[in-house]
Amino acid sequence: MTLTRHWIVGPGALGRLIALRLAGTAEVTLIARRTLPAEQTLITPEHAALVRRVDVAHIEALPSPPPDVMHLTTKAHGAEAAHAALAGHLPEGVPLVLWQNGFACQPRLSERHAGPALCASTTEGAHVQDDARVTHAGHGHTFLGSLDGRHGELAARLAETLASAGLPAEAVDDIRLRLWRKLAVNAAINPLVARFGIRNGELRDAAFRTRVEALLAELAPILAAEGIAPPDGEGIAGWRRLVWQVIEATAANRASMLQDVQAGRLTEHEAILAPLLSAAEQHGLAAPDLADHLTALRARADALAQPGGGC
Ligand SMILES: NC(=O)C1=CN([C@@H]2O[C@H](COP(=O)(O)OP(=O)(O)OC[C@H]3O[C@@H](n4cnc5c(N)ncnc54)[C@H](OP(=O)(O)O)[C@@H]3O)[C@@H](O)[C@H]2O)C=CC1
Ligand SMILES: CC(C)(CO)C(=O)C(=O)O
Repeated sequence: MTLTRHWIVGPGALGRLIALRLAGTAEVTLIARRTLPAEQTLITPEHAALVRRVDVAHIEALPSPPPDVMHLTTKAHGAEAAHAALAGHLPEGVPLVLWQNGFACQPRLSERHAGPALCASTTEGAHVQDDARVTHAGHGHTFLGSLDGRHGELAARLAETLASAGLPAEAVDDIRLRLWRKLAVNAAINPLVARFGIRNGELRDAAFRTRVEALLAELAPILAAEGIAPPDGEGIAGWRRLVWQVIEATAANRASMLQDVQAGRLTEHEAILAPLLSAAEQHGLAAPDLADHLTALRARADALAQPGGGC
């Protein structure tokens, strides 16, 4: 199994971070839906400028030969359309890596993809500066694995490839658990900071603290019913510890959902909140605050979709 040729579909912040890091050791093609410069710069967390040339291809004019592995790095709501545009052009068996947050497209695409499908859960942080520059804001760690526990050797090889390109990674056999834990943290932080236009650290203020606690009280029983345990401690105490740790560690951050709101983009509310609400319904659990956030973010998404709604 060679992992030399990587296609990276969705050349945004995370896609270009992975592309520019991998381009030092592998053959990388960015698959885009619009023209992008081949010369790309990555500003590293140490403030160095890493300049690399990568091939860029349009999603409707795919190059040959096919890749050894295809990374899907669109937002969660774009993943299925991007996959559908590519799937018919790939030979069977090309491995797919899904880098999305939340837990929405992963089960569906893992089922639909004609080859091994891995999911990635990463704490790397990146944001786009412009079409030729991306900032790697902070080093993180990536977990890779398939939802059905297969393809361990592929996950291990890919983790090695990423790690030797400067993105520490490891293969795991519990990626579903890791995706749900991240989703839980995102659900406790992102809708609140996005709706109130605040940085993560402001959630520590009394007025917001009670809202975080209310979300934790809804999240903990849903996660327990789904068999998702916090990394340390048990039940709500464990989730409380994790969420407040993340809030402390990211106090100065504008969370991804807030950045999306401020930039007039669609947020990843469906991928983060809808799986929780569907689990709540299945287990007969009440989740009024989570439902209220989903309703508000859906209303915003509907308004964005109206003519002139993005202004
Ligand atoms: N950024 C980060 O630090 C992290 C991101 N993630 C997750 O990774 C995913 C990607 O996030 P991020 O990189 O920040 O998002 P961005 O919005 O920066 O990038 C998404 C990219 O996907 C492209 N895209 C969308 N649809 C298609 C399509 N059909 N064909 C080709 N390209 C397409 C967009 O194109 P265009 O430029 O034309 O709009 C854009 O370049 C999200 O699920 C996010 O939650 C997870 C951890 C960290
Ligand atoms: C953990 C958190 C909320 C940090 O900002 C994040 O992952 C995000 O911004 O989406």
